[in-house]
Amino acid sequence: MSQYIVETQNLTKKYGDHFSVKQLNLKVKEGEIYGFLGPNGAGKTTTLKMLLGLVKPTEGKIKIFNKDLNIHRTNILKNIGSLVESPSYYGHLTGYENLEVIRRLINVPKQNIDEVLEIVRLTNQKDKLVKKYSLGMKQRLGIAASLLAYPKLLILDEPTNGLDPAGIQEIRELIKQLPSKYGMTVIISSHLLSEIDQIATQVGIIQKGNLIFQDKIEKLRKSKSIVKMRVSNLAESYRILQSNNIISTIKNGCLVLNNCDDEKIAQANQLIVTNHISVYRIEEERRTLEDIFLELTGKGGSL
Ligand SMILES: Nc1ncnc2c1ncn2[C@@H]1O[C@H](COP(=O)(O)OP(=O)(O)OP(=O)(O)O)[C@@H](O)[C@H]1O
Repeated sequence: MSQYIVETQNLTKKYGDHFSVKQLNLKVKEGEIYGFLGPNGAGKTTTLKMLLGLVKPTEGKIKIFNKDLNIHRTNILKNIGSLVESPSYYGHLTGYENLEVIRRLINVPKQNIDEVLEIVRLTNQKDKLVKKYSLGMKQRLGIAASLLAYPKLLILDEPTNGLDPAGIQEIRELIKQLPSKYGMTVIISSHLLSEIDQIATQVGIIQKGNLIFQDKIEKLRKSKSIVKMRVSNLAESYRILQSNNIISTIKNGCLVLNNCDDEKIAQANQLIVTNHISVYRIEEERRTLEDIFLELTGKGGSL
């Protein structure tokens, strides 16, 4: 049995001659908050819709809860909650009444409505007409609806779109608690890394339909680090590293090492010191994850 709750194999969607999603191998473990990142038009919504059986893949396989979506569709979808694109509501009904409409359709206990309203902090506004809700309240109502059946897997497509920083923070906080409190696995898409870097345990980055990174967010941070070393003999240090297969460049009187892990830096330091060259300073250039993400997706780079 696979350890993944969602696993795709070469998942592909083509519209005409255009590949919206190309050979995607997504791997999402149980209990993770999986941040699915990519710029606008990268293929996030298309991918999520394929996971929900709303768009038919051109090619590839989808396994959810270790079952083939093609074969066990109804059973699988029963255990997935989702918020994909702007949800539509009955504006002339209250928040509570809107949830009641959905509750009857999916046949879950009435008390779930009060519980999910509490989770998304809408209890005090449950009797207000939805047409009087703010965008943030509507988004929270959408999340409440997706939680109604306490699904094992929750799929949220850009749930913070159009929200102000306070609204984004609120949604972030509410999503963060779902795995530990309710045992859910969450896939959340965004075009802004900063929105999910504090909550995602795992990230997948998609660009032009290709998955260009999939791992722990820490790995992303480390894989793109830049370390500068100030030494007493620059040219000789450079030569020593070069002959030991450690690639560096010389910039502004420093040796610059790209994408090195801790071990490599320690090795470089040791090599230089044992050759009687002084290492005055080793510093890591602080780049935000957003910088790294933009560099990857903006310039078409690949890890
Ligand atoms: N029904 C469709 N017919 C033709 N092309 C489509 C269709 N749906 C999506 N596409 C194309 O597929 C590509 C990926 O779109 P998708 O909506 O999946 O991207 P996204 O990453 O979700 O972007 P956004 O954040 O803007 O929604 C785009 O080039 C889009 O124009």
